[in-house]
Amino acid sequence: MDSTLRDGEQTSGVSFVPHEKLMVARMLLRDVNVDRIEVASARVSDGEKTAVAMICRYAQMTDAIGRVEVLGFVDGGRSVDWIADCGGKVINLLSKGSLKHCMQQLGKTAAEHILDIRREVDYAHSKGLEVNLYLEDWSNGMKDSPDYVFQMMEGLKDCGIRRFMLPDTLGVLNPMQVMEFFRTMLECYPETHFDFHAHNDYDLAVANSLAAVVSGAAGLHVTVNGLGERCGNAPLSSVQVIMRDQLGVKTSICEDRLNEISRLVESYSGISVAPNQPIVGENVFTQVAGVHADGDNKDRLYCNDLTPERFGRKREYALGKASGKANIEMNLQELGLELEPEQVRQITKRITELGDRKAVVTQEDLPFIVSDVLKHTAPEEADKVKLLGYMVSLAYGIKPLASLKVSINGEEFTGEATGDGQYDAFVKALRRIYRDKLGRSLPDLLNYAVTIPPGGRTDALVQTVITWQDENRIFRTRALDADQTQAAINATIKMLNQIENSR
Ligand SMILES: CC(=O)SCCNC(=O)CCNC(=O)[C@H](O)C(C)(C)COP(=O)(O)OP(=O)(O)OC[C@H]1O[C@@H](n2cnc3c(N)ncnc32)[C@H](O)[C@@H]1OP(=O)(O)O
Repeated sequence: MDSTLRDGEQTSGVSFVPHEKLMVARMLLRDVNVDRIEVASARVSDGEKTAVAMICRYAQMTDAIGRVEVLGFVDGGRSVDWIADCGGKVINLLSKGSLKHCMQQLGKTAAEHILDIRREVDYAHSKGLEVNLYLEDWSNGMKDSPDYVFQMMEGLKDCGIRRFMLPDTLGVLNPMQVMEFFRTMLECYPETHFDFHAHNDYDLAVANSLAAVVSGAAGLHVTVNGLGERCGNAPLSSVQVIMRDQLGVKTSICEDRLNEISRLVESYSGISVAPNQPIVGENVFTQVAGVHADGDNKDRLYCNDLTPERFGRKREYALGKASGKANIEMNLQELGLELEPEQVRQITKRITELGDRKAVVTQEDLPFIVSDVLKHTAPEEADKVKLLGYMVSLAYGIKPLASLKVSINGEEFTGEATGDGQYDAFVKALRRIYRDKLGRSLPDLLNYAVTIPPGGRTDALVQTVITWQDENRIFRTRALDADQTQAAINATIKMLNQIENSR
């Protein structure tokens, strides 16, 4: 049972508007195909009533109304009426599963509470509603007041409740306790359908869900992206893959829609999914280490049963300082490029250099890097102009200064200049070397354009294209780097080599 629209909405800061609730409900029922959804708490607001009515209308039309559930209170029939008004057919009645909650929150004895619940159940049945019962705070009930829990079960087992829903409301259990408590419940009530409702306060919601199923739970409560009160509930996607891969339990879920529903809920809730969240996180199908890429290339040696294709996703091989040749080859193959080993080596070297300087290199950047490395760069030994070292300064209130050392046709020169910006200072120092040491002038700077490669990210690479012109020729060179000035300097050195090569 997916409770994204009820418990998930109890995430701090999350509030779905009615049409969002309808969209999520529709995708959960029709595409992801969860068995049941809990869509709201009764009596909350008029907007919530509109949303529940919209969902019930949709579910009625698609024959799914029995799969739509609404949490209701033991409140003398008010929740039942509210749900029935919306067209709902199932109430998940919230009752107290620990003596503490019963006595201190409701101010009732167990016997009084049981009587109230039985009246509520009868009334719900009279209105044509099916009833499931939450024993709220059941986990603490089993720890502190097990007699109370069994008094409740005894008092309620014969009144037509379809499912008893056992919540670890405060997320305090561990898997061993879940197993012990479930086995105890099932020993006493072997024919009863028990759901387990986990909370993630100790980061054990998924492990506890697994333990519950192993111990005989017939249903689990989950939410998309693990949304829910405080630390949330067990994430639908994680629970699904554990059921299938680890326990061999068959579910109705369409796994290839899990990513889609995760994105939808991420967008509507405004709560981002962690990049390392299993199944649906951005990074979870990305191999970073070069050795892993090599192993996958040879025989999928670093792949497990969680193949991205199951979830409508793709495996990627990250680019950065940990990329090896194999990693880059896989990315080049993806682009349909077949290059010489030496070319792959040069590209690998460039990506490693960029990664070393913390640049985030994306696959979308790759075509630009390939072009950057292969188009302009002659083999290094053939470079007639080499930048041997440089320093550019930037300080408030003082003009930027550039100091550089270059080798031109095998001879070394140094120069310094100030300028209106770092690049301007660099170019002025170069011009000074060419004029004073070689008696030559450099072409005029016609254009200087800095862009982000299409598809790239602002925090990653920038592309600088510089255009120079002498009397009758135009030189245009491009370079890519994480740093804009460095990119411009690289493009300038490429341009100087073009000039030398054309002399
Ligand atoms: C399993 C869970 O996560 S429980 C979450 C249930 N869902 C929600 O709380 C949804 C959001 N809640 C709301 O909008 C409101 O709290 C409402 C509409 C449900 C009730 O609002 P109010 O009438 O203003 O009451 P309030 O919010 O102060 O809730 C406390 C009352 O509920 C009572 N209550 C607590 N649990 C239950 C229960 N299971 N059945 C009936 N009443 C209950 C308390 O005893 C208290 O009553 P009192 O004021 O007579 O002492």
